[in-house]
Amino acid sequence: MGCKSSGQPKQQGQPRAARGQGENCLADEFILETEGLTKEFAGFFAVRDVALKVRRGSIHALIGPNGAGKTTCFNLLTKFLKPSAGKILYKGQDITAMAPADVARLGLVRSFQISAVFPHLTALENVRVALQRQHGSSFDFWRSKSVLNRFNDRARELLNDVGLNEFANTPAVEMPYGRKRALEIATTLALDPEMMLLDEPMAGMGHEDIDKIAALIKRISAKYTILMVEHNLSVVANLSDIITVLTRGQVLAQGHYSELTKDERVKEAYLGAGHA
Ligand SMILES: Nc1ncnc2c1ncn2[C@@H]1O[C@H](COP(=O)(O)OP(=O)(O)OP(=O)(O)O)[C@@H](O)[C@H]1O
Repeated sequence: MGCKSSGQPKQQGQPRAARGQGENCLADEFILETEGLTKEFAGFFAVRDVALKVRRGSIHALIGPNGAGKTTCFNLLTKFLKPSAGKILYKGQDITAMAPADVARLGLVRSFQISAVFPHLTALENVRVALQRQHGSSFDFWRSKSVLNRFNDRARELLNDVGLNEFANTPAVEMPYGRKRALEIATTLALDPEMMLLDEPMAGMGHEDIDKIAALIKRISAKYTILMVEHNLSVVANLSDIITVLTRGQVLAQGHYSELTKDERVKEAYLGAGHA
């Protein structure tokens, strides 16, 4: 710990492997860490003493039976909740007391909820608005169409990255559910993250959409570190490099899916909670 990030400006689209080369410290290996992370609600510990280490460049999943503390932990990491105790370090920097917007500016970005996508704007317009916000432009885009057009090329690139070319001119409200989630990811990528936090990216999807979004997450993981909370264990098995299992607010086990399926404590936690 205590290892500072390189201090170099982040370059958009630069592959992670090229960042921080030559530096050999913990913050380079682990982009996000928590120490003793704890959230207490009136005497009940929803998250207790969690030490998480997310390796730069990995897809890291947070799983656990119902009530294990996944959402609470996610909300602590995204700064939607304040921890009762413990620290959150991003690239070696203590971000525990920082506001969500400041954390996002450092490159740690939570995927938007679908409701944050403007339903009557097209896919292209939605990504343009996200780019505009990222670049600090004012929000009166209806008066500065020519300014916004500058973002068109980048917006098209991002739509291409998430496989939404053909939906560029489709209003979000008319897009199929799975494609809306892809749009949500594109608007998140517009914020130029280094690390993305995804809250149940497959929630409410059918098989076909799950396959598409899984392929998309795999593709974007070439450039970004990803931490996701996900209930669908076959998705977690196929996508994750490493998995942390929470039960009763604490880390029960951590490892690759193949290791965890052999872990009696993990089996018992899931069976005990009716997740056979
Ligand atoms: N605001 C709150 N006040 C009191 N208790 C809470 C609060 N938020 C969560 N809890 C409790 O903390 C525990 C963990 O909840 P959390 O939602 O983080 O679990 P989870 O693993 O995300 O569960 P699920 O898979 O069911 O979404 C649960 O027992 C829940 O009832």
